[in-house]
Amino acid sequence: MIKLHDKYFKPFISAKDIETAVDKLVAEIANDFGDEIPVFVGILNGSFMFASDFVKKYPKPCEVTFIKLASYEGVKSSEDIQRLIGLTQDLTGRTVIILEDIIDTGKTLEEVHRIFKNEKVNTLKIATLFYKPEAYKKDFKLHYIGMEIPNKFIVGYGLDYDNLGRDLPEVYQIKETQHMTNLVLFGPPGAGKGTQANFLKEKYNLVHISTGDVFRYNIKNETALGTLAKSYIDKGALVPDQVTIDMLNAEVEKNADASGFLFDGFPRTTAQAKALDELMDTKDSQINAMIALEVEDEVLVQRLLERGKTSGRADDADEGVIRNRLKVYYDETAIVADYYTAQNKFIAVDGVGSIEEITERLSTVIDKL
Ligand SMILES: Nc1ncnc2c1ncn2[C@@H]1O[C@H](COP(=O)(O)OP(=O)(O)OP(=O)(O)O)[C@@H](O)[C@H]1O
Ligand SMILES: Nc1ncnc2c1ncn2[C@@H]1O[C@H](COP(=O)(O)O)[C@@H](O)[C@H]1O
Repeated sequence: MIKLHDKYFKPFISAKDIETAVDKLVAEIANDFGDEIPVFVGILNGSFMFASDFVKKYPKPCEVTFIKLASYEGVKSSEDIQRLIGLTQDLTGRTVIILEDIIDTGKTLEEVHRIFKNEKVNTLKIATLFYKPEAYKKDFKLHYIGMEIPNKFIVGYGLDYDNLGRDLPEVYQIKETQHMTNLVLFGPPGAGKGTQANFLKEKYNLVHISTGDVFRYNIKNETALGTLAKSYIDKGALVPDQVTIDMLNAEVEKNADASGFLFDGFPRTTAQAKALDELMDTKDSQINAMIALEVEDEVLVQRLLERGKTSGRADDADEGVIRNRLKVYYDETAIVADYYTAQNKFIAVDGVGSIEEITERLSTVIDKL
């Protein structure tokens, strides 16, 4: 996901797929024009990257020139096409191939035809890298099409949103669903995840989902899920992945209008992390960061024993179970940090200090995301 000005865009067409489309156009055009020397006319600004890649790949001699037209204002195609730079050379008798980055409504193409109406060119052909059939409202023939795309606003590979995004080597599509901020609060049992989540959920308007709390709610209400989970929780072991993933998915679905989630106690395995990515994908969203609270073991044990005096949690009452929970964390859960590190999303925060100090440290991190 990328942000340009106020809008978010998601990956849509990879650099490799773009290259395949350019290769296809090059092959078709080179095949049709044999040894003729065509004049390729790129339509600036959008076509600069396409025209450059195209002529570098064109296997025979050719000429290249540009005209500059402007049509887009923000994300809407304007009625008014401005001719900023017209033709600067005589193309009488020449074979001219227009290189357009994208054809959507066809208004720019109409202006191109207006420009060439009085030029006595031998042949005028239109080649476009991207074409939006649902948006096209004109009858001009499109002779060469690299790729048909749905009627979505796109940026990258020469195309911009208010001047940003032209430099991107791949194409992104505008994200129409609400943008969410989704955070994973990570760390061993007793690191302070639940304590901090209570402040952060208010401050950042996030829905807090603690899988431990959901299990305890089910245990209290004697549901089938609760009975199953209790047998693992009482020993300090992890509840099986599929049970936990299904429960987490259901909790997320209950909050369809959330502007973001604060996950606490989930994911605890790489399988859960992958399932969470898949879930976020279905929401056109992603995990923005995993923020890990770091606290040494003996402090954790003391905190949990202290909590056990009032929490009523069986897994806090016994030091052996607490130590087993820590062992399970290091053996099975700590590795999840690698999953997020590989995505450049892992951030460690010192979890020792006053509760307010730690909220401040976390806020500093979140504010920078
Ligand atoms: N910064 C802190 N300093 C001292 N004690 C703290 C701090 N933060 C939380 N605690 C206490 O430590 C205990 C564990 O905190 P908390 O319940 O937030 O941890 P957790 O990471 O959610 O644990 P678990 O994963 O076991 O649910 C609580 O009793 C809490 O009051
Ligand atoms: N994500 C989880 N995967 C497996 N088991 C889990 C998960 N989250 C919680 N559990 C079980 O519940 C207890 C308590 O969780 P806390 O986050 O410490 O409240 C945990 O020991 C697991 O048995």
